[in-house]
Amino acid sequence: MIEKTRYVDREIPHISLKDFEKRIDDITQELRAAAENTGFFAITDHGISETEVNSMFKLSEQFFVLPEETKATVPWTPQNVGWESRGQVRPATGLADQKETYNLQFGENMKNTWLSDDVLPGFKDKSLGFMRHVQEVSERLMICLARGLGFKDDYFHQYHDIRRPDLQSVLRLLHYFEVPKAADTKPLQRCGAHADWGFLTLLFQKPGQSGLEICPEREVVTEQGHGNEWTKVKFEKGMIVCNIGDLLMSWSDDRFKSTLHRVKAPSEEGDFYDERYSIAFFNQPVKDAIIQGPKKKYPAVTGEEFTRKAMEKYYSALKKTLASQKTERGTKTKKRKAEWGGESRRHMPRRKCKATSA
Ligand SMILES: O=C(O)CCC(=O)C(=O)O
Ligand SMILES: [Fe+2]
Repeated sequence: MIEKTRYVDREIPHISLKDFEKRIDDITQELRAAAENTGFFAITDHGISETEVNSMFKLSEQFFVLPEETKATVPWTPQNVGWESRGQVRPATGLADQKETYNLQFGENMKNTWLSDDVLPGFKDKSLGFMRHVQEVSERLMICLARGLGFKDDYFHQYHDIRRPDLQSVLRLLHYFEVPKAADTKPLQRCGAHADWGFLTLLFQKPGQSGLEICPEREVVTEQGHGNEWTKVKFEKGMIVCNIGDLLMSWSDDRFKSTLHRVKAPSEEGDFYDERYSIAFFNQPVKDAIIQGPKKKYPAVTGEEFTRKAMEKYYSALKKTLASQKTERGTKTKKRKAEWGGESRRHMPRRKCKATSA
């Protein structure tokens, strides 16, 4: 028997960015309260049109529908760019998420990882256009979050500067596989419970494709804290769901909460079993950013160190999985050199994408 999820109602505030300059004080207050409580909030009137979001989703679908061999020409690398499929094992579950993702960045890490224009014409330009727009919205939120902590307006922005080639922010396209409705088997995890490790995440979802749930019980960033009472994030057209990441939690001396969340393995009445798409923009700092809160609760770390530690914690399993896929099933797809801990990568993983495989 599968245990029933325990649900509780929690408020996930909706914050309008309308007339941003005029209303900045009110918006700052609302954002600060949301960051200090659930750590999750939805923004509206942000200036990214529905048409723009829909065309990015369309592009994402066009990518994921490509043959595995083609997607494997832009494989995931430890710079946190590229495509992977069922490779991410969450420490909370020990199981691979039932999804595939393609991570994109603005700068130098993407050198070998942009999909060729021959495959999907305009993919790079269209993605970058969307990313720049999400960056602009993020920058407005950064001003409010800086004010909320008593920093000067450009304090966070200076460390998330799009002009810097080492900016580590990521736009992640996500495609969750369809989950079969099997009565008594434990359903496979879509995206296991985790907290985001970056600064601030902006998440685009599709109406009707539910599954995102939160469990806000973390007091300090050094502890995982895993309660078992969940709250569904109800998505409405036009909103962007935002959440604080671990980086901002430590940068605020634990004042702003980085909340545990998951995309539930569908198993109960009303759950969404079909394939699911989402797009997440993870704001991550430049490498030489100095991260320390106003009260200096935690030792200062650089953006580079912070990312390295997070990659070790959250992605060591992915590295191992991809390395073993490479040895076991490596096929000679397209010769291309990419950094993989110093190795040249010629053999790309080739995996079957059946939704039911464990
Ligand atoms: O797909 C979603 O709705 C959430 C994804 C997520 O939490 C993540 O990629 O960190
Ligand atoms: Fe997340």
